[in-house]
Amino acid sequence: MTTAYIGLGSNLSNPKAQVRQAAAEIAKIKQSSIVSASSLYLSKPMGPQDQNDYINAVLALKTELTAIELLDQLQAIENAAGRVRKDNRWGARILDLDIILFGDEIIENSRLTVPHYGMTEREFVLYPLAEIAPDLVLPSGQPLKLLLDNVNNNDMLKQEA
Ligand SMILES: CC1(C)Nc2nc(N)[nH]c(=O)c2N=C1O
Repeated sequence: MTTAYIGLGSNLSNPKAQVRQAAAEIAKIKQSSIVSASSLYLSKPMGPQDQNDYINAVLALKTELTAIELLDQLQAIENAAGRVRKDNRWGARILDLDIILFGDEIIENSRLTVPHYGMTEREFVLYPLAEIAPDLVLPSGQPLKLLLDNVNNNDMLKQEA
């Protein structure tokens, strides 16, 4: 059994509903169960500013699946939400589901990089992650608390439940 941390993000088509619906779909993934969920956060876009603010959250998922099997399940949920992979890399998206961490595994292949390459400087990943796993230590040995000290929360707004 592995604990995976999944980042959820949306800034199109009613982002709060998209993120909530995605969490409900993730709860149905076989051989897996959600053990905790962060609040939803309203965050300014990283990258091109000519797009809407995002709603972000992080879930902790205990799973028997491999990282690639989990990725397949997450991409199926993104596709069902209407995510078209042609979305430009830094543009607006209906739904983004990223594997931030997969236990202590370090994964680097054509489909998957874990820990997520951008997590250490993304407040919209670090703050929700710290809300549900404040004592987390990354596979590199870095305590999450230390990463947080170096990342401004960039006026992120925690949404009431
Ligand atoms: C375009 C890029 C990098 N910017 C983002 N910016 C924010 N605030 N949240 C995201 O989830 C997000 N996702 C992305 O993919």
